[in-house]
Amino acid sequence: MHGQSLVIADVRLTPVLVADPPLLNTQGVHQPYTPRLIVEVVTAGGVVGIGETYGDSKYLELARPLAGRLVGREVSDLNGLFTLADDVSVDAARVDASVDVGGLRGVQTADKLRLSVVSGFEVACLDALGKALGLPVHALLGGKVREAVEYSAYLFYKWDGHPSGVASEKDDGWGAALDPAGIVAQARLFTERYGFTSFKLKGGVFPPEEEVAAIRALAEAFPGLPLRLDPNGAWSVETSLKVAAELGDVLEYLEDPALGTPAMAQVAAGTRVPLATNMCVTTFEEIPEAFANGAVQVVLSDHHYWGGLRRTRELAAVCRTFGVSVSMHSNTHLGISLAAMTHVAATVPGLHHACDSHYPWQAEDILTSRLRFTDGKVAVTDTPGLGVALDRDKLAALHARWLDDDFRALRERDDAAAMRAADPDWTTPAVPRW
Ligand SMILES: O=C([O-])C(=O)C[C@H](O)[C@@H](O)C(=O)[O-]
Ligand SMILES: [Mg+2]
Repeated sequence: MHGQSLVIADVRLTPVLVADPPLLNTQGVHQPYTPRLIVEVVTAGGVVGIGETYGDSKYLELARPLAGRLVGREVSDLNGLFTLADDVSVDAARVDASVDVGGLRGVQTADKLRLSVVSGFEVACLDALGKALGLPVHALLGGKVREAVEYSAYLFYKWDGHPSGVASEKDDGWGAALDPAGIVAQARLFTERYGFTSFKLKGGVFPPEEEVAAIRALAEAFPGLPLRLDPNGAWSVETSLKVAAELGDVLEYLEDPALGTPAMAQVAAGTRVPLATNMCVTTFEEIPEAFANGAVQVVLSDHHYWGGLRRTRELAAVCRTFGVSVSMHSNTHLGISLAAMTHVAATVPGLHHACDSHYPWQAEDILTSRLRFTDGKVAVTDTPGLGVALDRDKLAALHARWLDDDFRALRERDDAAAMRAADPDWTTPAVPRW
């Protein structure tokens, strides 16, 4: 395909609603459907690159003008994407109103929103560029340093069905998981189905002693395997330290036990259990304070809000400089994002902790074939671009759902609103909750 035009001739944005199980977190419960945005960048030479990012309307509103301005530029002009995005204005009021709603993505700023949108375009451009040049995305990022990327099982407390009664997907045998035995059973399914050898439990749902018991049960059921607990900042410093003391012998790390850098620094000062975060260090601007105060030992990138794959590598370099580990967390996502995570993770030296992925929870995808976990790992493909292909019928079906008026309320992810179907008085809990 050498010599063909890499000028962008068209950009297609397709918002979709993806089936999601009733997974519990400290803010509420996942809705039956979650919004995602699929980006397609089409070159004048006819190559199509695909990307994926968050799909709530505040992202869409930024993506639309940016898409228009991409036409006529080269897919290889990845740095230019950021300059272009800076010119697209963000309605500050909408950003303020969205702080911490549903996404548990740390403090949302206009910049972070913008970067999340840019990431979808960056991945689509890299995919197109790779396809045009006959190179996998990892090669465009400097080349893989491993043949497979390890992921951890992402365990959730979970209801049998959505409280609204909407049956968004067949349960696939997961069932409910509301106590230590349920969590161990879920973990066993993860190991049988995907071969995972490390586990992350989403906490902040039940009183800490119940979650401590669940981790203990996991430690007994899977002796020696790495375990993490992530209450998304729901605990006080005191509670965090108590949990750290109780579970210190079995935890790989505690993830965001308390909310914000000052609280995390206090926890870190009182325990030898490493602390990880995808909430207090979510932008480059947040790094100096956190690192200077020893608040975190592992930064979990979300390539969406860090601004894409190349910025994730920049984050890894900064972390390396300061002796802080880097890994990846996830949010509800489809196979395009898993492929993107895998390509970038394949290029990062010294990745000492398995990344986590929601992908096993997504029974639906828009790819012609799903990515597979073997022995808990995704193999790094050498197929040009991301190495995945869109299934247009599936994409159309998930987009039709997004267009359907009956699902309009679900276009914004709002875990607290979903929880009100079970508890009409539910509001996002004040922090610390325990
Ligand atoms: O590591 C994390 O904090 C997450 O994965 C954030 C997500 O929003 C998670 O809490 C969820 O999907 O409920
Ligand atoms: Mg987390």
